Amino acid sequence: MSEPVTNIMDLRALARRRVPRAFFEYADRGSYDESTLHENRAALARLRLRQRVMIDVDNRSLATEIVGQPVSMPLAIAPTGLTGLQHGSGEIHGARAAARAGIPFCLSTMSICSIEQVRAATDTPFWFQVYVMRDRGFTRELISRAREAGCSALMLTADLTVQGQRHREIKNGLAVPPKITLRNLFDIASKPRWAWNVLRAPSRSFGNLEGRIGGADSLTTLAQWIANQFDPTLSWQDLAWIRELWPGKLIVKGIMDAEDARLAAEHGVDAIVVSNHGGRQLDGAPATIDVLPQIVDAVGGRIEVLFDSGITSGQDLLKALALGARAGLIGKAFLYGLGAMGEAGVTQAIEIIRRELSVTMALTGQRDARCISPDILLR
Ligand SMILES: Cc1cc2nc3c(=O)[nH]c(=O)nc-3n(C[C@H](O)[C@H](O)[C@H](O)COP(=O)(O)O)c2cc1C
Ligand SMILES: CCCCC(=O)C(=O)O
Repeated sequence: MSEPVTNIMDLRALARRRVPRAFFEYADRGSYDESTLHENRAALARLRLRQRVMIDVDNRSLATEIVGQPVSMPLAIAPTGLTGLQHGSGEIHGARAAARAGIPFCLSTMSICSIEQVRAATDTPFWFQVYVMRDRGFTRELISRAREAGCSALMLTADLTVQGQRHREIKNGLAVPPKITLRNLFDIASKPRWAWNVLRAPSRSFGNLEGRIGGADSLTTLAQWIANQFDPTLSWQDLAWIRELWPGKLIVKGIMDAEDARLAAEHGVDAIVVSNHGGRQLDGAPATIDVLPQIVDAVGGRIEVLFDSGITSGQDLLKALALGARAGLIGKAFLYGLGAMGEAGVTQAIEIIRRELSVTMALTGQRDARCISPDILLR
């Protein structure tokens, strides 16, 4: 019998065995030399926690609010593309597991299950992440579909108007629409459980992009497709237009600089996500945890600061809270759970982080996740 799963890296090991290599590596790897991918985790690991004792920590509360929405803990599921290819119906499983756990799920523009399919399969509002396309009419359409589906926040991703090169993506021949090549045929044949779940799913291609991805005769690499479709002219001036289309909660994701954080606050967004896209975009960018304090300082409480890139444990999450984040998002940790065990794996990933956060709060003498200060870190 194999050992029980006790942490996120166990889920990663299982996912690696169960998901075809091209899709596992799409999730797992970073851009260029992957220096930022590694630094995200290394910088979190370097921070030391202050052990405190003789404090009553019997009743601990993890509950808080993110953009005004009550959550059971300061965590959300980050938007991820191709999620339905880590596990069939992956977006639906992710949304359901998050809802059950009392945390937000964010659906990506580049999801396999469409906004409408996820809406039909769930009863808790989810967030929608939008990529601004060159075709602004289509972008408007995406946002109005999210409104129609009752999405409770819109997340505008700012750090991928041009894709950072990912070597594994090219070497694995990842294409739009996703396809089976000779290279991954044997791999897929050896993963019948994965294939069965994908075949049963309501969608096997980018569900939100019907009519925009061409047929099998117009295959293109992911990077080429993005270059053709995503709008590299995106600027702060476009925010007023997006605000008009979306009067609800608006989050801008991909902020790594204090000046950009200030600009976001001035442009009337409700929150930002300090993120380097999980080390998938600008390689050479610092770890997100290293820029978090200056960004929190720059916005001075005007807007909420969320955090992602590198969280693989409750300890990581606690460190981000200590440095001023309202909550953290998980991309890879979520996908490892999904790839390992579908919906149950997502639940397990969330509960692993919840337990670690709760225990680490106790051991640092903390009772309330809303009141974690830099005091818990050793300087
Ligand atoms: C496989 C994968 C796909 C992603 N796709 C998107 C996406 O479609 N939109 C987006 O805004 N961010 C996307 N991201 C970035 C995540 O939202 C998040 O910023 C990142 O995963 C956080 O780092 P972590 O993976 O270390 O948790 C993706 C990340 C991964 C790993
Ligand atoms: C699938 C297109 C891009 C999704 C994304 O943001 C990522 O891969 O990081």
